[in-house]
Amino acid sequence: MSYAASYALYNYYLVDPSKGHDDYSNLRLIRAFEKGLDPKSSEAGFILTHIHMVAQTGKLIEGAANVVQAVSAARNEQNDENAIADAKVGLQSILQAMTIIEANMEKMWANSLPKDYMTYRTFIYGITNQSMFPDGVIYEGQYDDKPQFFRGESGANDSIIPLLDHLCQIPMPENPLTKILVEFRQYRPKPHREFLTNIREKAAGVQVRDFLTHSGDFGVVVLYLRVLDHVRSFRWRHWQFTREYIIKRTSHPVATGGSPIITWLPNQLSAVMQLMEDVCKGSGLWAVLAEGVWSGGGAEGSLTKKEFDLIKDIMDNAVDQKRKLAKEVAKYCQDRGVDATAI
Ligand code: HEM
Ligand SMILES: N[C@@H](CC(=O)c1ccccc1NC=O)C(=O)O
Repeated sequence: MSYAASYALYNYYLVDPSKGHDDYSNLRLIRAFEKGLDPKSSEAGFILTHIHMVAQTGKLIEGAANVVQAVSAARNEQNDENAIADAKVGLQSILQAMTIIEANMEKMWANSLPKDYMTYRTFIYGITNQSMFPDGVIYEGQYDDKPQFFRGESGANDSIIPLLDHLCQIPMPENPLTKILVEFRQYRPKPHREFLTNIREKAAGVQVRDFLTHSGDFGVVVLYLRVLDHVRSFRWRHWQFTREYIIKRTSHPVATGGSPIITWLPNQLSAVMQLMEDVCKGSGLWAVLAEGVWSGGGAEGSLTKKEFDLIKDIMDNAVDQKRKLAKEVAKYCQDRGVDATAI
């Protein structure tokens, strides 16, 4: 079963098409396992919250494409003086979109109760890495009757966060956990795959991260860090979901998509927080923050007092959260006898 084509993204209709997707109460589910056709049920709420978020991705896509275009123009020396301004406009679009997407995400708690999750979750497990399917599953008459090991239904097939991972060039650690992230790519619909590949290759080709963090303009570094902070807060909220909806309610060690429940999500979350620290240090912002007071311009000219205060809060929080996360995961690993990077 696929996240996009069957259970989540194409599994809804609008009560009044003229009202669009902004109003959550205008969304209804088509297919469900449990009581999902009741729009107030937790299963409907679980899926419709995803829809309500993904419906707001227009500006995210526009912003990502604009950032890539601005940096490409700068690298080709066609449009150098406008490149920073254009990249800033793109980053602002991303920030606007992510603010709405995360606000909609936060409504998950009310739309879908944690206590109900295990009932319909039963039906969305995959075959990869699952103790109940040690030998895979044979689909009679298909695949030469050889056992298959498909991954299960998972938000890991969604494209919001991978798009930002690619655009921002967030480096993931080289370990078996990161391999799972790459494997999930093949479960997306072709247009999603092609778009993500395009952004990933172009961002790497023109070195978006290097441009945004070493242009000499602190304003653009601040915007880049604010985008990273959205990736962090998305993954952090998401980790809270995983704790409350899953970890507290089952000791089964593997998520529906086949990833280890305690260690996989923190692998990516801590990579984002690590990059935030590295960028802040590498760009020279860290040293400005370390002085403790905004000195009012100087070499870092474009940094305003407002930006200084904002980035200080963002970085204090990221550093603190990274430490807390590492402690929390170490404790879970100890309690459950899990090896931190094994799959
Ligand atoms: C109660 C709500 C949610 C729970 C309990 C939850 C749980 C999980 C779990 C356990 C995984 C691990 C992957 C696997 O092996 O299956 C995962 C991955 C993921 N989920 Fe969710 N999820 C929730 C909501 C969402 C929403 C609303 C989105 C956004 C559209 C989302 C996007 C993702 C992404 C992007 C990943 C990949 C993780 C990464 O790149 O770090 N999830 N989710
Ligand atoms: N991996 C999650 C389920 C999950 O991710 C998911 C399943 C169906 C539709 C959307 C999902 N999104 C959340 O990441 C789990 O293990 O419960």
